Amino acid sequence: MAKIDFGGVMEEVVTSEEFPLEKARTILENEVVAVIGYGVQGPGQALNLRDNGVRVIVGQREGGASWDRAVADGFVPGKTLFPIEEAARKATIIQYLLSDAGQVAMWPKIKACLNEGDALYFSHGFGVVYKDQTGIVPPENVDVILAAPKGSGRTVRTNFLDGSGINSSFAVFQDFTGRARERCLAMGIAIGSGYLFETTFEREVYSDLTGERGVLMGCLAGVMEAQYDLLRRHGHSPSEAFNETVEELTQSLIRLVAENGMDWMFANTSTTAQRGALDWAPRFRDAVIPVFDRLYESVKNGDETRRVLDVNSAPDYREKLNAELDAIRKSEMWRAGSAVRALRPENRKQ
Ligand SMILES: NC(=O)c1ccc[n+]([C@@H]2O[C@H](COP(=O)([O-])OP(=O)(O)OC[C@H]3O[C@@H](n4cnc5c(N)ncnc54)[C@H](O)[C@@H]3O)[C@@H](O)[C@H]2O)c1
Ligand SMILES: CC(C)(O)[C@@H](O)C(=O)O
Ligand SMILES: [Mg+2]
Ligand SMILES: [Mg+2]
Repeated sequence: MAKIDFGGVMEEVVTSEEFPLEKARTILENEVVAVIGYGVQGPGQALNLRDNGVRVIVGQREGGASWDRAVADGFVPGKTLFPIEEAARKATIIQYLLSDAGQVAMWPKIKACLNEGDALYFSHGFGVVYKDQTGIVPPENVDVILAAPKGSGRTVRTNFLDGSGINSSFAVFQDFTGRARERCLAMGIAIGSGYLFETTFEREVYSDLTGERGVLMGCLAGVMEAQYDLLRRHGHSPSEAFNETVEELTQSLIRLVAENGMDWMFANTSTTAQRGALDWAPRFRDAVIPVFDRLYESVKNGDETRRVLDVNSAPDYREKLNAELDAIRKSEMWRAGSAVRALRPENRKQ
């Protein structure tokens, strides 16, 4: 493993150079990988595995949109696409990529399909770590491994297609065969990871649930809305409020952060902007620390899991979710966003 200095802390990572695809292919050559669930991660990981030469089949509920999408992506019913349990029985590596609530509902059936020496693969620590709520306790005679892409399943695929790669964490929870670690790393590389950093199931789920509720999604959505509303209350137009809150971030400044870090972005703005941002950053940080403390506690004590399972297991969960997303899409802010996006020169040309 390559030793990398992450800001003064040495960590070991596995890169695709050091663990080449050929090595992954050799480790996986006698395996049949079943991707169970063809939602967001399922397609990204399944298509990358297939393109990387791994024997991959898909298990999905018959007849729905996800089944049709797998067919459209070239998986053939009866050959490489099966109902969930049939796929799980055929596989030696079961990639459990149903929604987290779906994993709980299907667990008794999946458990019954596991053969001694199989590997049960997750992209999240959720099911195993919160076992008191999920009931997911793998039998002792299988490997239990994790490769968790740090990004959307869509990006798992688009990064692969553009020749880059997604970063993923990896973890071994249970090593029955003595091969769990090599199977885990081989899968991590074969799904298209650029590098893998080691974690545990517990640390993965705590950090992942915190990140998506925090800066990556929840906090981002919240602070954007707060600033947009503030500007609107003070008489700024929707286009001005949206540009100053979202468009400039996604089209300019966050790209600089991605390229070269926060100091680089600051260095490429005016000294006026730098002064204000340097002064205000600690105020925002201090204001949100108590919220972040509550969030982490809620993750750790299982409250977030309880909420996810309660809401996402309800029969009308899809309708309710769509209504919530629809309300965002129809809000003035995001309708303004749609108009702003349409005005981007590359979109105007179409
Ligand atoms: N979405 C992401 O980009 C992402 C990123 C990293 C990790 N993960 C993890 O990967 C796993 C899969 O997440 P996802 O977002 O791809 O899932 P998803 O919400 O897209 O659902 C995947 C599939 O599960 C099926 N499903 C749901 N409930 C079911 C049930 N009760 N019975 C049978 N099938 C059911 C649906 O048909 C759907 O096609 C989760 O553990 C998630 O936390 C997701
Ligand atoms: C893509 C995310 C937010 O990183 C993932 O954790 C998820 O749950 O979808
Ligand atoms: Mg997540
Ligand atoms: Mg995540």
